[in-house]
Amino acid sequence: MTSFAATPTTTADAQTTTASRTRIQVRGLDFHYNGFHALKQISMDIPERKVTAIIGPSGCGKSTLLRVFNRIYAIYPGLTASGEVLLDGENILDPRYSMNRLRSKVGMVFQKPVPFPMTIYENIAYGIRHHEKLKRKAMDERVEEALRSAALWDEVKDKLKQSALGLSGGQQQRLCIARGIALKPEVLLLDEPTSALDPIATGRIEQLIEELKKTFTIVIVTHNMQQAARVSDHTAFMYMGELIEFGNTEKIFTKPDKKQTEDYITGRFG
Ligand SMILES: Nc1ncnc2c1ncn2[C@@H]1O[C@H](COP(=O)(O)OP(=O)(O)OP(=O)(O)O)[C@@H](O)[C@H]1O
Repeated sequence: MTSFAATPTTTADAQTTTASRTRIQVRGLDFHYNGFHALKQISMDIPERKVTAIIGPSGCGKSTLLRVFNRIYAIYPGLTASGEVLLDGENILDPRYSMNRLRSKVGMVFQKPVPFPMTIYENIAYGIRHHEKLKRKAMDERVEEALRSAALWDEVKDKLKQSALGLSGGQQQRLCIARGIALKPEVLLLDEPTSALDPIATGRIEQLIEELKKTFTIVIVTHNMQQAARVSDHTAFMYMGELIEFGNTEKIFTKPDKKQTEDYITGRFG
């Protein structure tokens, strides 16, 4: 299978989505886990202030790709990425690109909400302090802004000094999203953010994603194809480490170009 750089700006795409600037350019990306070739020559353009979903069967490399976007692999020995992932034209895979800078530009939310064992307020303030020195009032405002953006403020405003571990699973996940957006990143990576949540909490996160894409570029990995169809503007279908097809979500789900994509979305394999 030949990999390709897919920019969703064809005439058909333009009918359903307004053209958008590219936020992340992936070029010839390869990734190895101690010799295992997990991502093969991936090239794609991720549009700004849109939701891009990554779908595909278990083990195809979805999470690996997402993790490359914030270089999280670099903390483990034996994991190597080559090629380019350009953010504002700079290759974030280059070890000279500072981790601190990358963390402030690219936020990540994981499958299982993992609040820090501290107060709700401190969960948000902790990360901000790493990057900025804010006075008390400015910090209060930033914490409130992040919690409001994550649609959690009304539920927690009277218990900011209580432990975050006392929140429900759905609230904890919104807290983790608040923590991610408190640093005002440009890109928000969501790795199956609702797989541990009930349908009501899932619905709230999906609504939230719709709201957040006005400000952030969002990339979401999901197993749930209905979710990908509901929340994303563009969809990348991966199979065995390759990007098979990338394009407008409506097109991918109704008239994909590749048979493998069609087989997957119609449930014939995976
Ligand atoms: N730490 C690791 N060491 C070695 N191989 C790994 C490691 N993590 C993932 N892999 C392998 O890399 C491939 C891609 O894994 P990845 O987790 O990215 O897939 P995925 O599409 O996100 O799967 P799932 O949907 O099951 O979460 C798989 O074959 C997996 O076994």
